[in-house]
Amino acid sequence: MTVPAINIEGLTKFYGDVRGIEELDLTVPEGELFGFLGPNGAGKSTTIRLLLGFLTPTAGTASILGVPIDDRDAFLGVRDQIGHIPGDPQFYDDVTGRKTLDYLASLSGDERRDELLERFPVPLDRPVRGYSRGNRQKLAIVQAFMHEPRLVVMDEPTSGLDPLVQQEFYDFLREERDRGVSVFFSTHILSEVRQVCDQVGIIRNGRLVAVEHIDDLLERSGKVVTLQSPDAIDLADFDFDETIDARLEPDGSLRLVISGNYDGLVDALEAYRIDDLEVRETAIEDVFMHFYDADEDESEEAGETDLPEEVADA
Ligand SMILES: Nc1ncnc2c1ncn2[C@@H]1O[C@H](COP(=O)(O)OP(=O)(O)OP(=O)(O)O)[C@@H](O)[C@H]1O
Repeated sequence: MTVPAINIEGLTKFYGDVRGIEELDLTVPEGELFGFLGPNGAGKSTTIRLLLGFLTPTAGTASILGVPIDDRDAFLGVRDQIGHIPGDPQFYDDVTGRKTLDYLASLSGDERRDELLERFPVPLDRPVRGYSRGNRQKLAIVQAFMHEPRLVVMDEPTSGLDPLVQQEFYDFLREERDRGVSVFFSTHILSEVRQVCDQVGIIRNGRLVAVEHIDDLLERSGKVVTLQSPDAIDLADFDFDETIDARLEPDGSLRLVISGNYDGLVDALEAYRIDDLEVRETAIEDVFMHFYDADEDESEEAGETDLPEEVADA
C-alpha cells in the first residue's frame, strides 16, 4: 500500500483565541499536484507551517511521507526528501545566491542545481540583498527542487513572478508531477488552480470547505450556452433534463447552463432560427463562488468581509 504524501487528521491550531485552522482532515496522494485555495487569512500558511514542524498543533495530527509531524527524529530522516518554498522566502542578505545554494546543497544535495538555474536564472554572484522580488522567488524555487525531493510544499510560490516565468513554472510543475513528485501548494489565484492542479482543497476561515478533482468540478458545473435568435425565445422550450439554469438576457438572447448531453438542446433548437450560438465552459470563478457563498454566515461571525478581489476576480 502506498503512503500518502500528506495525511492530515483533525489538525487544529489556535493562536491564543484566534483560530488558525480547526479540525482539518485532508489526504494528498503521492504523485499529485494538489492546490490549497483560500482567501487571505484562511489558514493556508498555518497548515503549511504545521506540516513542516515550524508550529505545534493545538490538537490533531498529520503525517508527511508517512512520518508523523510530532516524531522529530523520524521527521529529520525524511527532511531531505522534502522541498519547501515559504510564503516570504528569507535568505542571508549579504551572501550571494551562489553561496546560498552552496550552503543549502551541503545540507541536502543539489543534483539538479544547474538544470534548474538554466530554467530559472538568477544573478548568482550578487548578494541576495540586491535581488528583485522575482529573483528571490526564483532562488527559492531552485533551492526547493535542486535536491530531487519526493514532495514539495509551497506557500503562494508564484507571487512576484512575471507572467512568462509563471507559465514556465506551471510547465515545470506538471513535468515534476509526471516524474512522480508530489506537490502541495497554497494559492489564492483561481486560474492557477485550474491550469495546474489535479485536485483542489478549498479552505475558508480555518475550515476545509471542499476537496474536488478539477475535472469533476468543471464537469458538474456544466457548460454555458448562449443563443441569439430573431424569433421570440420561450424559456419553457429549454427546460429539459440537462438544464441547470435558463434565463433571458436584457438583449433577448438566451443564456443556458446545461450538464450532460446536448440532445434536449438540439431538439429545442429545431423550432428556432439561429443568429449566433456559443458553447463555453463554465468560468471557474462561478464554480468556486458557490463554496464561498455557502459559508457566508460563519464568515460574518468571524468579522470577515466578502472575498478579497484577488480571489473573486482572478
Ligand atoms: N502568529 C500569529 N499570531 C496570531 N494570529 C495568527 C498568527 N499567524 C496567523 N494568524 C491568524 O490565523 C489565521 C490564518 O492565518 P494564515 O496566515 O494561516 O492564513 P493564510 O491563508 O495563509 O493567509 P494569507 O493568504 O494572507 O497568507 C488568520 O486569522 C491570521 O490572522
